[in-house]
Amino acid sequence: MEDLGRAGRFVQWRIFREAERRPINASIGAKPIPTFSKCAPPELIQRLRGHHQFPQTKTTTTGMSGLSRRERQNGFFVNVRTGQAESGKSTILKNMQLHFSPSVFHAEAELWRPVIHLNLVRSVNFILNLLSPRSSGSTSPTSTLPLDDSVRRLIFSLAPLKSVETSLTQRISGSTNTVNHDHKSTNIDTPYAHYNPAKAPEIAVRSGAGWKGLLKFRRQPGVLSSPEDIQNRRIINACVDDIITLWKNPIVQEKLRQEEISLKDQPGFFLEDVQRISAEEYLPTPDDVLRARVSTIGPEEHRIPMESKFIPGFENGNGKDWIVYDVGGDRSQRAAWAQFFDTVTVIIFLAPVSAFNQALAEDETVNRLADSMKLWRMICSNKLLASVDLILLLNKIDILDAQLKAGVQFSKYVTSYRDKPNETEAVSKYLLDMFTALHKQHSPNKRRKMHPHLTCAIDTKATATVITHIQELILIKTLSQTNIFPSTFIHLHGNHLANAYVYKMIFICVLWLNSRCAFGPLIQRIPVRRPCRPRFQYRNWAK
Ligand SMILES: Nc1nc2c(ncn2[C@@H]2O[C@H](COP(=O)(O)OP(=O)(O)OP(=O)(O)O)[C@@H](O)[C@H]2O)c(=O)[nH]1
Ligand SMILES: [Mg+2]
Repeated sequence: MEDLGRAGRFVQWRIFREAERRPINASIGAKPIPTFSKCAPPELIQRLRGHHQFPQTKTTTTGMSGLSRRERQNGFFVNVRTGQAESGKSTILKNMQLHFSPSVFHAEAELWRPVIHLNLVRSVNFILNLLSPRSSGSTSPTSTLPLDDSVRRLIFSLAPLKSVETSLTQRISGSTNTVNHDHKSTNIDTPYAHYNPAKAPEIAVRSGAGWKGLLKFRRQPGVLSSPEDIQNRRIINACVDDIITLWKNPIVQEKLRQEEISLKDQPGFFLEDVQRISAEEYLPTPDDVLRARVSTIGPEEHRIPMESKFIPGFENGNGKDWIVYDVGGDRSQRAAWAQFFDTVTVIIFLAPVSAFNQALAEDETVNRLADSMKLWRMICSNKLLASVDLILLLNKIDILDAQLKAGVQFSKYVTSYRDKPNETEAVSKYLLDMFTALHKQHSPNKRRKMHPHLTCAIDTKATATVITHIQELILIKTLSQTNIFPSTFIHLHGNHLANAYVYKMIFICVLWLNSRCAFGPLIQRIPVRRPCRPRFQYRNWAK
């Protein structure tokens, strides 16, 4: 029993076992088939499922887009970000907000404070739960480390953080159901089985403006923090020293090591910033906002007004908006992507390259990287998207780099990689080749180009360059639809970053025309040429 348990724990979070590998010949090129190690036996996974359930903290989905199809089309820049859960879609959206609407971004930074505090408190409660003698779900024989008095004292003194978590969850999600369930799953009295044993639980709330609107709505006019906020911050503030002591405690570190849990690498990790983020006058920095984790539920539309300095000719603030749809990447959410496919200008697809050694939260038998490739193939082969430009962001390159440097062997999980160098450059090139080949092979429109980038979405500077490229690309696309410039001209100059200057000149020219044109906004009057096509069928995806 004990052995099976240990093996099971290993399999659930590192599901690809050396012993069960089944290498298949694969090659990059006409028919890319990356091969992944074979997964754990189903009965073992079934058994594990019983032990380690993911906390279900999701609230109801947001309502659908308030804009009509025509309104969506009339928006200047329309794009959808797709990709697996936790691939960084919302983080790219935050980068876009920071890039195009910095004043809005900074004004909203304060709203992220409860989320950051919740991320912190959840990490602490996760550790406390792990230390709890009643955390019976742990099957590791080494998991019963004796706790000394200092740890027992910490468990006792940090207990009020449970109620802070409940209160913050309620404030952000606005759902009592979520709170009840969540409260159950994070309660130290409940069995360890409610936890994903390798991960601090996350909160899933209405994406973007949904929860922000709720927080704004609940605040008294003119008052920066609600009484609950103040109370929560006081409790966190009073616990700062104990949180730091807990995190540095050797027993805690040993316990995490034994359980193979790396909290540091998980989204929403703020345990090393406790002092700073719990200060009375703390205002989240852009970096903090980018690192904060809220999982997205349901597609949500975001209008990002381009601030005037980015748009020559619109200094008075009449600039066009970017309309971005942030979608949930969880499997259950993917069906909702399809409704946007017939109106978008570009699709930004995010693939988390660091996930090569992880399994899907929804299905522990599926490798996350393999799932990303499958999703990419589906997006590429979708006929509705035949004329939609695809931007591929191979994201989390920093985590990939750290993993490879720490000695994790890429070829152990992607067996077709064989004995190529275990280095970031070689691995990322391999992955890029894989994604490119999939696009080439499955695209219904052979002339369509994809635009790949290696990204680290929490690096604002590097991401700004990518966003600028996306902006130029969309502009070219918009221009080619308007017939202002001969399409050969656009094609000649499109897709060459070196010609950014040319794009900018066109951009200025069109915006000037748009603002001066006596017949009203030029771009809005141009009918969209893409014919209306039948809705995307999700069922086809399962094939
Ligand atoms: N280190 C690192 N962290 C990243 C990167 N991109 C995103 N993250 C973090 O990963 C976490 C998940 O990112 P999100 O943007 O919420 O992921 P998502 O794709 O929107 O996920 P869902 O909403 O669940 O579909 C966040 O805490 C981000 O800060 C990256 O390139 N490097
Ligand atoms: Mg998201």
